[in-house]
Amino acid sequence: MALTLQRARAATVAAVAGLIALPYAGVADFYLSYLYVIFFWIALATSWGILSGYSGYWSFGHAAFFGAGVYTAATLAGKWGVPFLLTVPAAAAIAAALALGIGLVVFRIKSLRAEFFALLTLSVTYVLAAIISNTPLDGGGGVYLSNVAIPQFGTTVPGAIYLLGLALALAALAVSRRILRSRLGAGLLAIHDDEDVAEVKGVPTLHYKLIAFAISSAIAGAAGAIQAGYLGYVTVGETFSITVPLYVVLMSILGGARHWAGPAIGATLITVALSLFVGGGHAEIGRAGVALALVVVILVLPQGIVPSLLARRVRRKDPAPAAAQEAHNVVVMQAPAIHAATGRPLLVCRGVAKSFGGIRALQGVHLQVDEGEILALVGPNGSGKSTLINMISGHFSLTSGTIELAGARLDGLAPHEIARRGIARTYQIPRLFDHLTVLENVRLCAFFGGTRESAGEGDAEALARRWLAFTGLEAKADLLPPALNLHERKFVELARALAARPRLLLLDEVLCGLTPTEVDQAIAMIRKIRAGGTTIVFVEHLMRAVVALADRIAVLDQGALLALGQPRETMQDPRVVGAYLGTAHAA
Ligand SMILES: Nc1ncnc2c1ncn2[C@@H]1O[C@H](COP(=O)(O)OP(=O)(O)OP(=O)(O)O)[C@@H](O)[C@H]1O
Repeated sequence: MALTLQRARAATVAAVAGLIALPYAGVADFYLSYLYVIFFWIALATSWGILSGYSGYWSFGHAAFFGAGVYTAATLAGKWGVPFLLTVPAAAAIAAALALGIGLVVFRIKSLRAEFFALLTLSVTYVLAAIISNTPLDGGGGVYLSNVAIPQFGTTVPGAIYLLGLALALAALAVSRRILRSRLGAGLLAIHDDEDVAEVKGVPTLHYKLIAFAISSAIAGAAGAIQAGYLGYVTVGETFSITVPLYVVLMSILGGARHWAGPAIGATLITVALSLFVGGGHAEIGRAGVALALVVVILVLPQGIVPSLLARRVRRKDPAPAAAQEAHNVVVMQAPAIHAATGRPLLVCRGVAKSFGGIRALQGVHLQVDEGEILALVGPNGSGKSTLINMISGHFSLTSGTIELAGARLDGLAPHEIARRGIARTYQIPRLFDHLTVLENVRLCAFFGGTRESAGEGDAEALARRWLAFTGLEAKADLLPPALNLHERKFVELARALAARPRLLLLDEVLCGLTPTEVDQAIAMIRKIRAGGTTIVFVEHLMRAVVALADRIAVLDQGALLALGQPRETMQDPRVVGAYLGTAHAA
């Protein structure tokens, strides 16, 4: 394995050295320019993938950031005489600033996800084009850069442009690869699948989207500056055309937008295919051919070329890693062992209320949960149990009231900040990240959750495997969630919550839909989790489990706290029987 890695590194270094040597080895300018065009599209498509491929926020406004770069170079170098090389970082900075400005407004608005984001970014392109066209930046006639001195690095001008393009393409690939393997990449992939859940699991979604947008746009801006030097004359019409966003999207889909190398492979294939047809004088046929090939690839390899090929390689490998054979006897120690409540308050809800339009889902609930306690939250359907869990985890904001964890206010905090303070939750209907494997789902929560030092990459993987072993899912680590049954999906939810090392674990109907044997397993697990030092609040309809597990139960009815106390006595309270009749017996 180490040898293969070393060989791959040596081959990469040799290939890069060979590419750098080309202009000095007498290769004709024509071929250098041809290769530059490929590098240009690799840089642009890879930069698009950093935001749009990873996080799923498809931008159709890449021409805006590319164009900002083109006109930064055209203005600085073409009009003001700034040295050309300085315009490249300046273009990157201006494009990144533009993206940050747009992102700070757009990313805060939940309704501007998916197709609305695509449309909005597209309209930014046209607004920017109109501004540049109607100001001295262009004025409508285009800008010449023919008088701009391009530094030649000991070769020709096309050779220098080639080297700049190569450097940018390599930088874009290196950045994209680094991001994909970092916490940022893990967070972006989770945002792609379910942004709200990613936030609740501790991913600072706004922050991450802004970083990705800025990096993506900075690379596009730098590509624009180099392209301005390559063209020597730029116009608004050519710069801000639909070609850039359309091509980068097609290239990324073809190669695979969720892999760092995918857009580059797509860019190379499409650029070479188009140039073959243009060279033969059949540009229209070339474009039609590329479109047809794209349709075929989408049908055969919907994830794109690179991820589909990698998935086939993984499938050929042994699915059960040797490290994960520990099974159920895993010791679950998160903190000093606790077998009963300590009497110290951990969670305090005061007058918690939530209204959805006219529906008063919670009406001023007061509730205290002590450290080390297991508290069951019960009540008839629609009584507000899940809403309370959603408020504690920050999924919903409070209409009124306060929530404290260990004396510190939680209300008003973003969900990812609440997760960082030590609260983890499961969902009644599992909400797993469907494009991440079971192991990646759990590892993400180890990365982002928890109050202690964040887990590093190796620690996160080890933690994830440990909790998968605890929940009996070690053999499923490499599967994608849609391949699991309900019981397994629920246990992945549990493993994800545990990997966050929570002080307070919120379980929302984790036993619902399980067979009696699975329920017994789950009860034993929940006892072990408490013994490991975690306080638990669980919503449950199954009275057998409530009585077996809970130290106290809180009964909600129509959004209000109806009763609170020992399980058996409370369930016999006539008010509870009245509110509950039918549901409890059915369970
Ligand atoms: N996002 C929402 N928008 C509008 N109304 C909601 C929303 N979430 C919950 N409600 C309403 O709030 C009330 C409480 O719902 P909640 O899901 O908290 O009940 P529950 O006790 O968890 O029920 P169940 O046992 O069926 O899961 C219900 O009337 C429900 O319709």
